Amino acid sequence: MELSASSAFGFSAFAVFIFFILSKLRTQTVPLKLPPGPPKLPLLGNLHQLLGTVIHHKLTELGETYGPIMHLQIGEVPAVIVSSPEIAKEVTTTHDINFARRPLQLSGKILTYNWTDIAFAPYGTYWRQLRKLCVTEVLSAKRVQTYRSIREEEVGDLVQEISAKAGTPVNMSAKIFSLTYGITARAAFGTKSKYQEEYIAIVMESSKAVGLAVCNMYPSSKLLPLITGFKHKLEKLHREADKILENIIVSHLKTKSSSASADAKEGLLDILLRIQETGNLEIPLTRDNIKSVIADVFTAGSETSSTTVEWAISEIVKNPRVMKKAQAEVREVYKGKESVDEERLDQLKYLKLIIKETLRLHPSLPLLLQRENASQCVIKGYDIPAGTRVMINVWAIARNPKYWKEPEKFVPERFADSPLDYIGTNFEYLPFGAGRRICPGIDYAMPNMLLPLAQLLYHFDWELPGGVRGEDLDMSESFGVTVRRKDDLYLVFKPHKHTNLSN
Ligand code: HEM
Repeated sequence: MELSASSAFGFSAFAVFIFFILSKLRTQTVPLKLPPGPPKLPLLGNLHQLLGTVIHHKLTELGETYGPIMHLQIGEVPAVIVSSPEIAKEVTTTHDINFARRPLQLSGKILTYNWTDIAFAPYGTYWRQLRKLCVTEVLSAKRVQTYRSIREEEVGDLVQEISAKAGTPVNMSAKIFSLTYGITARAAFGTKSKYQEEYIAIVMESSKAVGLAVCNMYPSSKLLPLITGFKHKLEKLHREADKILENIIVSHLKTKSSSASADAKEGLLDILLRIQETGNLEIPLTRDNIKSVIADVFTAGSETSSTTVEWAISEIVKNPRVMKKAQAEVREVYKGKESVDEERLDQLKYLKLIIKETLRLHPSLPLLLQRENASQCVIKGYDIPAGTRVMINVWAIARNPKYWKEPEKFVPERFADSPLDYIGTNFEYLPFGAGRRICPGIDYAMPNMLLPLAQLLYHFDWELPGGVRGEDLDMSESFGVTVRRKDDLYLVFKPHKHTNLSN
């Protein structure tokens, strides 16, 4: 017996040893089958092919050679670029949980209080709690309704301002960005804050600073962010933003306790402070958590919506047929009204098609937000090692003639009588993403985009300055956090004959 016990032990140890050796051999001898991709240079990988380009264009071009699932090495970072609806579906549905992580980049660490916002928080309990809170409390359709008067006032002010400049060129890009950020600031802080302009300027500068930052592509290097000044710059911007948010919160708490503001509207900040105090949360919300959510609403929310309106205006000017049809609709729906309010916004069917078509041709996040897989998996027969960054090129998919008729043309009618929607179930059209990390701000974004367009179409006839024809408008893109027009859009507005904007 004794002998057989010790031999059983010896046999088990031998078996474990053999298993260990075999598994070692297996990992060494069976190479991973990575997706195809362009040749890589030492140290740079494929980074040199992306620098100085409009990245989603370059990735589309490379995808035409290497296919709809393509492997790149961007600096130190292994990346997979997806550019077909079938594979986008695999990533965001079949393998959704595995790809629900975001890469933990230095820029996110500094700007989002150690990745404690919604957009960059690691997938897990904290993110789930925050996301649920946002969907049910902060960005719900019902809550968005409560900001109606803010939107109507701010857009009304813009119309007045433009009518005072009738006949002279107006920088519409600047106006739209300042309008959207202004609405968000009032929705966030309840009332106008004396710090808000300063805060908006910092958010915009931070967005510009990030883009495809080279430092994010060499995560192991502690030196690179220091010698390039990247870390210093982001830390400075973060310190300034944090100071402003802290001041806003402190003065907010002070005025809230005074009776003078008892009837003030509940803004995003109030909601978050209330939940912090009374919400039954699994993980308590800290002051920094609240600040990072507010920052998200500004960056993830305002930048994207403004960009979309800027492109919608550009496409409308470029396509006089679309402009006439949209003007006819809004002028009919609001016939006899002094101005456009949100009461009948839902009846503007054609304008909604314009927004859909704009989001197809100009998704503000053409590669969505990067995801990363927690564990190795196989997609379309290719191995995707854990920790690969996945970018879904929704820009390329939405311009592919395989899925769209005359894809380069701006034809809002293509969405009429079509079940195609942007809610993450039609994988040839994903301007808001899909799966667990789909954008939670769709309901918040829509009236912010529809109302200014409707007002401007109702009150004015639009032209390009200097007699330039719409069809000659340059539509070049620039790539930052979002894809904006390369050059600001200037327009001349002529008040429409029914308009009375004297008061
Ligand atoms: C036209 C307007 C907008 C567009 C095109 C847009 C697009 C997107 C996209 C593509 C994503 C990434 C989805 C993915 O990874 O699959 C995203 C995420 C996000 N968006 Fe939006 N967005 C818009 C407006 C807004 C607004 C108004 C808000 C808030 C007020 C917002 C808040 C967020 C947040 C918090 C995330 C991160 C979600 C997560 O990681 O769980 N977005 N958005």
